[in-house]
Amino acid sequence: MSDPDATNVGSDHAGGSNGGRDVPGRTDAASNGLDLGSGGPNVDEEYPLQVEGLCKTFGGITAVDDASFRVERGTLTGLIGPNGAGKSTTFNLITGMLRPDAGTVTFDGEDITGQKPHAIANRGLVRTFQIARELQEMTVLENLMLAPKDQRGEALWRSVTPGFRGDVVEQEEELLERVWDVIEFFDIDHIADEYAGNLSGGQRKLLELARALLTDPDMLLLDEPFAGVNPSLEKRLLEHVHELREQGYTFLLVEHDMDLIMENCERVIVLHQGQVLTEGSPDEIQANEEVIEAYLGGNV
Ligand SMILES: Nc1ncnc2c1ncn2[C@@H]1O[C@H](COP(=O)(O)OP(=O)(O)OP(=O)(O)O)[C@@H](O)[C@H]1O
Repeated sequence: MSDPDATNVGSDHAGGSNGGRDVPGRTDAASNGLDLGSGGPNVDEEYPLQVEGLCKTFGGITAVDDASFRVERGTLTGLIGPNGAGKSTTFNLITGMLRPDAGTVTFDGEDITGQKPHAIANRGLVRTFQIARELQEMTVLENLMLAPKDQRGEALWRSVTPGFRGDVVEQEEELLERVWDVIEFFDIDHIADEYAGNLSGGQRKLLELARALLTDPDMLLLDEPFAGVNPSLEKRLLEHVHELREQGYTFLLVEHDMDLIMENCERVIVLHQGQVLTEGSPDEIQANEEVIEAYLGGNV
């Protein structure tokens, strides 16, 4: 099942989404021995992520209220809205951290509603995470070596893969090679041996993105990736995001900095009181009276 030649040479998975990229450390999910299925005949090549009628209440509070939207492949799409609009809850519903009360989340043609975060990450839909406390006591290199196992539940499938023990050294070597590709891509080789807990806010964000990338995603969900990042590192992070987008990755970004959203996103989806108020290009969004009103009424 393993096909080392599939790495970075136009191999597709889950409906033929991102094949052909020279992404750092990119390996095709199928080449890892994961049987992810073909994605089926209903894969929408243009819109990998589709959210339909999503609802979530917490006690008496309606956080997400019949939200429907889709994200175009290969775009950096912004998800914005005033405080309390439902952005984080929507992210949590998409990535399996929360179960919706109603509605569906479809990724690459597969209904992933209510699936576990690991299962969703295995499909290629991955969010960045803050570095957990125990990982802060490990170096950047160790963090990156652990990333795929951590986020994708890799230990489980490895343990049931025939011939696993014989392959383990080879797989670790392959992983180390991928990790160094990613380290070089992000230009963080000088901090490879630094403890994650000692990194600056911006360096930590780079590490979070690097960790997510090592899980072979097709689409990345970024929740305020620039918070607490100094302007020069923010610029670098953005350059990396754009470079990855050009290589075929799809991004959905929650970000409060409106200028950053308008300057960097191709598409913007506006949430208000748990519903999609509108979506469009940054120019369309900035000229939209309803959006301006929602923000003036909200506490931005
Ligand atoms: N676990 C929870 N328990 C109770 N209420 C919650 C919970 N999570 C979110 N909410 C409420 O749901 C609504 C939407 O919250 P959410 O955090 O999704 O909005 P947001 O757009 O991400 O806000 P912000 O921009 O301030 O982070 C808010 O009224 C919030 O108080």
